[in-house]
Amino acid sequence: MNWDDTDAGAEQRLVASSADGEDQAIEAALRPKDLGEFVGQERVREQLDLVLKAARQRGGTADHVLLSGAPGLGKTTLSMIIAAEMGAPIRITSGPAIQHAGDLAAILSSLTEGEVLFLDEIHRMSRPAEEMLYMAMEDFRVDVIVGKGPGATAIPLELPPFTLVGATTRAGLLPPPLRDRFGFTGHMEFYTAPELERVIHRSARLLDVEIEAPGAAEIAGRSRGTPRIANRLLRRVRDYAQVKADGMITAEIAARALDVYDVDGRGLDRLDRAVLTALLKLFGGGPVGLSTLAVAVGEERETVEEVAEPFLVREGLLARTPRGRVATPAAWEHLGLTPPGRTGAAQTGLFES
Ligand SMILES: Nc1ncnc2c1ncn2[C@@H]1O[C@H](COP(=O)(O)OP(=O)(O)OP(=O)(O)O)[C@@H](O)[C@H]1O
Repeated sequence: MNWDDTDAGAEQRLVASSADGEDQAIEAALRPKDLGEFVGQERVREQLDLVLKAARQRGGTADHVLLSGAPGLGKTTLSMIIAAEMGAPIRITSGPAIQHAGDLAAILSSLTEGEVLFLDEIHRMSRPAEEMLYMAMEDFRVDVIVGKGPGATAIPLELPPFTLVGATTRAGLLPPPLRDRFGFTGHMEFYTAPELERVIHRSARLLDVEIEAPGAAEIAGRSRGTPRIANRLLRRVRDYAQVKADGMITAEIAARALDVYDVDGRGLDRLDRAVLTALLKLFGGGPVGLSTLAVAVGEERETVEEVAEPFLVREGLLARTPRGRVATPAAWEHLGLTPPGRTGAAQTGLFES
């Protein structure tokens, strides 16, 4: 099984926060087109609204914007909204796609006045490109180096004013000189259940799917605070409702469908539950070292650490301590088990399902 949470792999997890091919195709249709349609993120929205209105009143381009937050929270969507609100075209690229400073120079020199350049995963850009970006952001100018060695010369190239929208999963990963060149930094939070319900109702309308409010609530509760996951779960539940019922998504249909897909009531999937189950049943709740835990679930260390743990930690089910991984009381409760030391007989079998 490929648990890959980061690549657009063929066998992606249903609860992966990154996008696969099917997502990308459908996401375009589901993206909110303006700030009014964009659900949640009140603070970022309000601040951004001011930045854009002020820029429009001045008749200039908007300041550079940095958006930080986990995958699938709407950074790309927001960058498109920025361009739309400014009535400007948008160019989309990503840090890993820019290997050399020349790649960036080619993009920058072809921008038109006011254009929005969306640079996803900006923390993964190469160092020389990053340094070129400093000058481009500040002075709208780049030095293109022609030739090599002692004969190399820098030819200054003027750029039209543009707005850079950088996206990163962690603003802390950016070097301070780059971070400081953004006029506005917005941190995207995970969405609350009522916000996700609004996202789901909106997407259901666009996909022409009938859904009852409790059905949307059921899907929202399993979406790990992430609109991309909510939209993906909605599509799988729609399939189930269509094949096994009359197409209407009720709470019961949503719960049955997501049980079939192994996404539990709190959004944990099979891998997440395997890690927790091993931690509780084999190691009495810990502390246990990461490598030992990984062997116990038959996975790579990195898979457990990077794919399963972040969500378990965020949900308050697992803690990373200097002595190893420890389960919290909520983990025992979620799996319906009793912690050692309490009277309870639920911890007998190792692999009770
Ligand atoms: N606030 C929102 N309201 C409604 N839908 C949203 C919102 N945020 C995201 N979505 C939906 O979630 C999907 C993923 O959003 P988007 O691609 O913008 O995320 P992202 O943060 O850029 O992810 P990544 O970092 O992986 O590129 C899109 O289909 C979009 O329609």
